[in-house]
Amino acid sequence: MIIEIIIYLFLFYVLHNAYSKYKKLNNNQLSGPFPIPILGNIYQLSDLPHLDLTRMSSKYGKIFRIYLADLYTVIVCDPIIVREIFVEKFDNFIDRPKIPSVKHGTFFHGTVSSMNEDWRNNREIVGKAMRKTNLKHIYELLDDQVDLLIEKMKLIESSGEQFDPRYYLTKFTMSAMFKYIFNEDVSNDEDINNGQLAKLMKPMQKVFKDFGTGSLFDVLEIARPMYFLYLEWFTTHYYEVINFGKMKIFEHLKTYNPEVQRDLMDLLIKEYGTDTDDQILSISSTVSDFFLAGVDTSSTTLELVVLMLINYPEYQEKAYNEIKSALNGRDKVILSDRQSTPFIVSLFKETLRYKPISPFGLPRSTTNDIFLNGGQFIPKNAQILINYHALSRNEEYYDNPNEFNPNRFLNSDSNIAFMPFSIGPRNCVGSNFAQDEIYIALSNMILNFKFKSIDGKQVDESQTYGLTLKPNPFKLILEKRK
Ligand code: HEM
Repeated sequence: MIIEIIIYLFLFYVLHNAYSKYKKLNNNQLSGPFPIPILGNIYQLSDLPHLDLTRMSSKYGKIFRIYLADLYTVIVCDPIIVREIFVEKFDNFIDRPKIPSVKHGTFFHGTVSSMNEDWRNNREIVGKAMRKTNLKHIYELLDDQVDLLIEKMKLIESSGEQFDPRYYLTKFTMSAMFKYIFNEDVSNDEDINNGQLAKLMKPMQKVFKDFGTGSLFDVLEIARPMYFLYLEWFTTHYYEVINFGKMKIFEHLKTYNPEVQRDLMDLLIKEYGTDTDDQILSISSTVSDFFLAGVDTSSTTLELVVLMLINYPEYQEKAYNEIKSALNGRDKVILSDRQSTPFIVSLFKETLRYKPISPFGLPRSTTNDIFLNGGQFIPKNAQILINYHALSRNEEYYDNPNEFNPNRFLNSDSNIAFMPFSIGPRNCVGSNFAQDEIYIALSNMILNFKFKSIDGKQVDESQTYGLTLKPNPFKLILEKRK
């Protein structure tokens, strides 16, 4: 009898689930591949979903829908539509999906996961704090971190060891963030797997792993409440990152003087206040956002540029010659050299275009049903994903899009399909910081060293899907420039 009831309940669930996917939403609803009950279109996605979804766009168009299990998801592959939704109709596309992974840990506090009016308030506070952070101080801190990186690379080169770009570039971006947010120096000898960096690095890596591949339970409506409880009770990684931020708030408060701004943390304390648990959670979530959104993204970009320079030695030489002549005898690149080194800037842009590190950026969600200018209907609570790979490889916007060619950004500075930091009011809040950080590290590395593969062959360019699209780990030989 009980078994029969379970079978009937299951059949009812499957039928109800099928109905929710097959019912007509509107005459102008988006087309998309056929979803099956429960799993939706997940069965059609491989471990490189950005490529599958780029292929699907040739059949279903520039904007189409898939079901990630129960989550109605809109895939946008066209820059004009991205502009329409993220700029023109921004108010309706402001939120993130309300799924357990987004809620867990921060309870929608901070910059990345907050919603609607809360987000507007948070973004204003963070924007204000970042603008107030003394610019001279940022230049100096990046300068110091680059000195440490180059010093370490020189030691590795002279010892004849192989250089592990992922390890040292992550250490560089992590140390820069430590200095920016906490005004703390990380010693050159410190291992990212031990010491103070490790306290944050280890849980961060686990959070990346959890988020990177996504969870079926996030998108299966029936499983969401249990999944949220599971995350809260059994996974502690996010809380380790948040608690690290809290510990730093209390450390800062011991010596805090509202008249003196030592770092971003002081400014966040001033802007949010620290009287309530809510304010403390807002600060620690913001700190956690900066580490999670701003360390791996910049280091993976740097790692990919280095990889491309090994595989395209002619561009490596062009970049070196450009920087050498721009410096005119000086032995160090500073941020103000950027104007006189357009090829290095193009190199970094072309790498972000050719190998977008963030396959879908961060998902957004619709607050209400809406029609786009082209008449397409998008329902309330739909998840919106921008397919950055499809934007980058679109022949309408780029000549020979499948060719790596840094010269393409030399003559035309802007291209509407180039938006690695997203666009509109909720774009990447750290884009200036990231571009300064990447420029200053990359140009000084190119000035000091030639990068070569270990076996003289090309380095594998394929990427593994995750929160960021990383290349397979590789090491390289550094050769000192005379
Ligand atoms: C190459 C490096 C980076 C890339 C490609 C990148 C890209 C992005 C993208 C695509 C988004 C999603 C925006 C949207 O929802 O439309 C984003 C959001 C964000 N990024 Fe970055 N980012 C980078 C570096 C950084 C750095 C260094 C920081 C911190 C200093 C940072 C902090 C953030 C934050 C806090 C958000 C959430 C913004 C919000 O929800 O209002 N990012 N980033």
